[in-house]
Amino acid sequence: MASTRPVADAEPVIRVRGLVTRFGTQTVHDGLDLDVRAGEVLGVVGGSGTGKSVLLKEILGLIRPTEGTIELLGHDTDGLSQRERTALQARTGVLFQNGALFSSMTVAENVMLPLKEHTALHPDLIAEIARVKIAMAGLPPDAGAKHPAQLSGGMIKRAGLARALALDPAILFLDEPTAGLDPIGAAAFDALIRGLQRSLGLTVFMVTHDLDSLTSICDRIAVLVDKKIKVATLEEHLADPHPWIHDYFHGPRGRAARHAKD
Ligand SMILES: Nc1ncnc2c1ncn2[C@@H]1O[C@H](COP(=O)(O)OP(=O)(O)OP(=O)(O)O)[C@@H](O)[C@H]1O
Repeated sequence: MASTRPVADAEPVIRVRGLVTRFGTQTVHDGLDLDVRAGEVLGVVGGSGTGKSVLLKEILGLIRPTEGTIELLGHDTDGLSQRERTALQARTGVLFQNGALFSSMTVAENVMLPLKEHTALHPDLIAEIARVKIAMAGLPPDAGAKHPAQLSGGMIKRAGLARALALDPAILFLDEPTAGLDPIGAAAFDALIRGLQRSLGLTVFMVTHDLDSLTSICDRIAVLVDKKIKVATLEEHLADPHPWIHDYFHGPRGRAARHAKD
């Protein structure tokens, strides 16, 4: 795997226990447990409709689980007051699949928004922080004055990343960050995420279909199967006889991704 950092003994920053999610008669998760360790990059994979996005939204408190508990940074996410929820949100950064930027605002205004909402910093300082985050996300300085419609897909992702980093989060959530990028753009984005994760000590929770991302930057991989989650290293998943896990990691794309890494 990509990292040799000793993350195994670290306290979990996300702890999910006995998670059950039902929509009407459909059961998406059924007794799912998950620990995400501080400082790791966790890739989350699973077939279409297995509940990856729903899990992400439940951890973020956007959807309430049917049963079970979710602790985020030591706080049970159920029953938080609005103030506590807002404080917890400020410690997480989220990059949704399409960047989720406000189209009427410039990139800089988008990045400044969480700083305006969550801090009482002077506007000049907020503008300076936004400039730094835009640079950290690998965008040129003039990108700040542009509107999302003027940016390429890769630049929109970077702008979304700059906004996700605005408040110096402890955990970065990424929903299919390389979807829609060409292979070179995707590899550059992976390298950016890994570089930021290392320099900032971030924990990264990344939903992805991208086998290259999984093999190149993830410390462990969480696979959603049978309405539960199996977390393991790539090597351990490769030895797993579960039919979906076997097909996923041993299929042609899995082989190609591993080959590219070697
Ligand atoms: N708000 C909702 N109401 C009812 N059903 C929902 C809702 N949100 C998600 N679902 C259902 O839950 C299941 C899991 O959805 P989810 O979007 O988490 O899948 P996923 O694993 O992210 O899939 P994909 O890889 O295709 O994006 C799907 O069958 C979906 O239709």
